[in-house]
Amino acid sequence: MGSKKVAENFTRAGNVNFNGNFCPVLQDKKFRYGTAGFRYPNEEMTFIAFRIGFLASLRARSLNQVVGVMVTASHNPTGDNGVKIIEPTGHMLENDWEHLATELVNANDTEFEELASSTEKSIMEKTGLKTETIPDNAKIFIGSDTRDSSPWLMRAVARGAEFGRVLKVNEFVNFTTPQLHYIVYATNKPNLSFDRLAPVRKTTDAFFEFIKRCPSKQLENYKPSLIVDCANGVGALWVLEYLNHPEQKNFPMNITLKNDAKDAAANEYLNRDCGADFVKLWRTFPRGFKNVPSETRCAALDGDADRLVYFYSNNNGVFILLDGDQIAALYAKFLIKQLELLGAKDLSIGVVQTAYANGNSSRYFRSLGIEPAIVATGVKNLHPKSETYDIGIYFEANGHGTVTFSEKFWDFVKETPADPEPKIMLRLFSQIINDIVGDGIADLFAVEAILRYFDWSIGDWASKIYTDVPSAQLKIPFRDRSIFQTTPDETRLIKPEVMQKEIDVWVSKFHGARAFVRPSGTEPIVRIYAEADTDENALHLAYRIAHVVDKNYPIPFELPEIE
Ligand SMILES: CC(=O)N[C@H]1[C@@H](OP(=O)(O)O)O[C@H](CO)[C@@H](O)[C@@H]1O
Ligand SMILES: [Mg+2]
Repeated sequence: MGSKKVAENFTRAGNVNFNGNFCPVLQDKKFRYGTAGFRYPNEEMTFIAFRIGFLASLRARSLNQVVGVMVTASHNPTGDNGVKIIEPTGHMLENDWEHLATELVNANDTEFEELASSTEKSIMEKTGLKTETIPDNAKIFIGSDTRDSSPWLMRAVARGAEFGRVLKVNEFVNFTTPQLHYIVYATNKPNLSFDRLAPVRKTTDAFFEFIKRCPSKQLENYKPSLIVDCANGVGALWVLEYLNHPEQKNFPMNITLKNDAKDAAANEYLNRDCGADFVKLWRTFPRGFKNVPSETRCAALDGDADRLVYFYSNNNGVFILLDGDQIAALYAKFLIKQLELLGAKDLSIGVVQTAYANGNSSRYFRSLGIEPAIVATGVKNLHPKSETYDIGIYFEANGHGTVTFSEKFWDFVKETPADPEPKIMLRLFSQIINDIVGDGIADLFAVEAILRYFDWSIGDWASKIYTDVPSAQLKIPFRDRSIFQTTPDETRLIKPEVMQKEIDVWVSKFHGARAFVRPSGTEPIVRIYAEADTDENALHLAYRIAHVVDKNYPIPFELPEIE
């Protein structure tokens, strides 16, 4: 192995902490490449980052391409951090490699040396290359958002890559997760010129062209201004950059940022009582929104800006959330309309959701003649399913999603003389969004474009598509999540069997209800989701299920008593 190149203060296992002090690889803890890579308290992350850097270098060498590693813990509290590998296509890491990652990270200090060496040998053998080969295009792009633990972890990733013999490393500090995905994709694509601003330009060039062509010239309901909660994360550095465009003076968009700390306070307040996850979970305004007038369009990103939700309070003072399901529905309405106008019957259109999708959103898609596919939580599961359609719309209810397009679609929208207007609008829409991965900021511009196209206020959007069936979500701290096993769509527990039986009994006592328990892949918690006929009943049912968990595996805090 390339041990000589490893910086002195990193052992081969990568077990050094922030200050350069020795920090042993935790032997008594099992780590898992979860829903979105490894995500743990940042002081546990150094050796993981090192080993992931190593694995990413093997991936890059075996494919002779650029591979990305993003350092982020997204919507998690500031004390956490994480790493995930981005494939040369810009997509999530392949399943087999996730297993390799888990194996490498769980090896102890002595095992790691041996395992790293045998892994390198077998991977290179499979690709038909000599073990030491380092192909020219093998490179690692390391990205990070604004967490203050990130610079150190980026170094650990770089050292890991060096250990895996890849010395070509580019750093993208203060980038959003989706931007790094796009940059990795674009760099690997022959004939696609790219620079650090490529994701921004792609979105805004198409956005301004789209709004120039919108059918309603006299806007009655849509107002081109909104307030964006940046979760005190990396989005605060980027949103206004997207408006830095020559057409902004002709078609001004007025965006006010909130929770946009960029200094030390950013880390202290990152995702704290703000951001897309907070708004979705608590269905309430984030901090700093007290004096916002009713009917004002507001949106929230999460810490690494890959999620987006909208919200407002209506004239009766009721808080209304427009989450990922509502964004998917808005996209579907627009896309179907363009296909209808074009009479393009042979392009398939599909929707992919998870068990957390609001029941009424799935019913809405059925009313459009689309049976939504339900897959397990995590973009890594939604994205590939979405790619089975010519136009695949996928969203997690929490606001993470995008639209994917097939080769047939790209052929269809290819520019030709005298293109009909709906074809141009389809083409522009496909350029506004980041079709490589869900992107909070690109989705924000896509939503704004469509609202303008229909000349809708946020109230129109909330009332003209569907309204949510009441739902509630709870997070329960849980140490050993491995005792839970769910069905592939995650709506039922296979283990512990007895718990599913008790859940069924409670669900049957509520009207129009459903509920499930699922272990989180990103936090040491289990999640409870419930739907029922009223908000109160949904919450009541969720707490009932929490009591079921507590009865079987006592929860370390008091649950509210329920009648
Ligand atoms: C219910 C929920 O919102 N789960 C989130 C959350 O995963 P969990 O495995 O549920 O912790 O974080 C993932 C990564 O951001 C995201 O993809 C997913 O949707
Ligand atoms: Mg995120």
